[in-house]
Amino acid sequence: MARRGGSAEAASPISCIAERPKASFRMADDQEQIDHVELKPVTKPMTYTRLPATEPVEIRFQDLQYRANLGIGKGTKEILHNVHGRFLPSQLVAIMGPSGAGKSTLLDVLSGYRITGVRGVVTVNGRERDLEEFRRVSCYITQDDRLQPLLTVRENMKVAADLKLSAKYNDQDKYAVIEEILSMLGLSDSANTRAGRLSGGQKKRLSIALELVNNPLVMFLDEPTTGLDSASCLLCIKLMKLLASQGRTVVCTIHQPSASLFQNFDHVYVLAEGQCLYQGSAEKVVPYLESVSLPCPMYHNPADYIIELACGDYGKDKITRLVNATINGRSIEWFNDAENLPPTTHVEVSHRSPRLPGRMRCNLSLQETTQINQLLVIMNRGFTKVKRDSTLTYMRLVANIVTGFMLGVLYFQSGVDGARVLDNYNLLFSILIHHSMSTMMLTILTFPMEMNILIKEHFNRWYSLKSYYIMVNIVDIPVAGGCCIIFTTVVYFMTGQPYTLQRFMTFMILSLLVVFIAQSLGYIVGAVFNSVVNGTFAGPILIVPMMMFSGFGVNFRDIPSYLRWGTHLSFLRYSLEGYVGAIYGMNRTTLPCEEQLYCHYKYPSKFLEDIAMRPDVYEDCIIFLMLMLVLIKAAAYYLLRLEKGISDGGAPEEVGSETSGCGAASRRTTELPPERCERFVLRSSVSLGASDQLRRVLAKKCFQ
Ligand SMILES: Nc1ncnc2c1ncn2[C@@H]1O[C@H](COP(=O)(O)OP(=O)(O)OP(=O)(O)O)[C@@H](O)[C@H]1O
Repeated sequence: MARRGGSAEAASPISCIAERPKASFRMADDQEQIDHVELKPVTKPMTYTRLPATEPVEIRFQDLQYRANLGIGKGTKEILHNVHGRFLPSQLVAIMGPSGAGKSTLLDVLSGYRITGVRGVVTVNGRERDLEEFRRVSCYITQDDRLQPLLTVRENMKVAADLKLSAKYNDQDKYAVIEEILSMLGLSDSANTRAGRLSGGQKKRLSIALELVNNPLVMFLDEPTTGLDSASCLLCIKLMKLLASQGRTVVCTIHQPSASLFQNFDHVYVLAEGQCLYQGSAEKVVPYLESVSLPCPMYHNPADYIIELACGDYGKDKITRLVNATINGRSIEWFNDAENLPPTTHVEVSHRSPRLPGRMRCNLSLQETTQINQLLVIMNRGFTKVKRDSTLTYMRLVANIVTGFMLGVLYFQSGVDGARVLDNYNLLFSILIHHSMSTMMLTILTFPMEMNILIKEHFNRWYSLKSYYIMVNIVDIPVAGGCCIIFTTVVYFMTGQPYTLQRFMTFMILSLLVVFIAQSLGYIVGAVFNSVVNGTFAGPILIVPMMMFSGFGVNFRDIPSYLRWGTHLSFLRYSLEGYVGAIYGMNRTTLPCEEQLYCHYKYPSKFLEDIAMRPDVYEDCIIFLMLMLVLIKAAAYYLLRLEKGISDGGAPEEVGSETSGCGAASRRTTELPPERCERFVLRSSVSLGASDQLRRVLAKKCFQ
């Protein structure tokens, strides 16, 4: 086949007949191209002064295997089959392959996003990857843009800066960083637009911008071009190329790039069925295919052709041939400047090699700022979201008021009528069901959406799980508590329950406890079940046994002895018994029965005897419910950690830890002397990409 024949000028650079000009893959030329790219969304040429830390990061992997667990009794499935590879610094690396080839899995494994089921060796600069250390210098940008839709671009960035930059950066410094990043990514004009209203391309750029705040050395991006138009795709790839050219290692997955996108990649790693078909420079794909007697057809995009081969369109034997040719990623023959690279087969897992930049190492915490700071920042964000999500807040308020009035009308004055004691008992149970179901279901429905953002932000070290969990519990208190108070007050007085402060307050405290217990159960269900559908099913299923053992319907006397243990575990039992005690206990003497000659429940003690409840246990019920609340909240926290594989990252002392500056040094277990502190601050500011002015400010602070 006559290929590679024509002149470089005449031939299209996107087809297999093209002799691509080498220069188009060279960094310097790319930098020029990128600096002058003027795609629509970018108002200024891309300039970026925040350079990453000096030490480049090379990632290698050997015999990498990933086995997914298919569930209890279903065994495992091998997804990555002993692949090898080597990603060099200052390069834009594309992991390509057909759908299901294992691209995202490889990216997840390399970034440390997936750790269970992984075998093989990943080395970073020749040393076995220390996951914690690696996470400090890398970031992971997920395929779906997990942004806070109700916050503006600048607000999103400010939250990132508050969480990812140490306390030595004041607000002015942070805004300087933010403005520079926004300007580089062409987001300045949208700085005051809410993230939810951005276009797909803008959302992607904002996702990248958020992670650029602390200037990572390694960036992993899962399908960054998915859902973008061709101009936005090109802009996104060129942006990644710029970031790589500044010394970062940028690794992304991409399904099937167009020819114009493909030529921007420095390094390509092609996967098929969890094996490596090709590893090397983008421009050497054509000669590689020729070398294995699978020449790329004329006028064909080589990226398309190699994906077709990977899909098995030309026969499964071709996949085997390609895997053998590249020795499942071991071969470095098709790298640019391959002669000058040490052989991949002799990767030394050496602890003597230089470690990653020291800026983060002496810090015990994975997060950049103190836990108090994390909590304040995300609580502030949480309250802003609640304020802006007015529809949900109003809906909750209105739903509680309307339901309260409806119950009030239905059971009007039932609390003061001896003839309607059973109606009133039904009402008390209805109130409990309202409090528990409405709160729990709302949590089950909204929590999974939050979970995705939590997993991304926590993985990228914005905050610890502890801070998040405390925040999430605090932020909902005003609305959940407010709704409960309004509902309870409306129902209590409309239905004529006794007008004494002690009874009312007992009733209110019990109601609030039920609401917060139900909310915590919602967190448990949300943490354990991955989907809203499963959670929506599991929530009511969890409540049913609580209802069965509440003493309503079947009273405690009639529950078989072998099932009585259940009554001790049901929070509805304690709340119902507490309610009954608050309404009919506390030495309530008689109930008026104006319209009846015979009044069966004239004496509340008779009613209490019939339903086998004691009048004087409401205080015990409150204590039991408080204990249950604490236990359920603790259980929800630990399940969240377990189920989502989230840990706070071996940080024995997170509170008070920072990464740079004298404040950080003084808080470390090993105190730094002033001269080392200054060096540390300067080095940190360099590694964080601070401007000269910023560096001077930080150094000055060191001597204060
Ligand atoms: N936890 C898991 N359990 C079972 N199978 C899994 C699991 N994770 C991944 N897989 C399977 O592994 C294969 C590779 O998945 P992966 O998401 O890495 O593919 P991909 O190349 O990124 O595909 P796409 O481009 O469609 O996102 C798929 O067949 C997928 O079904």
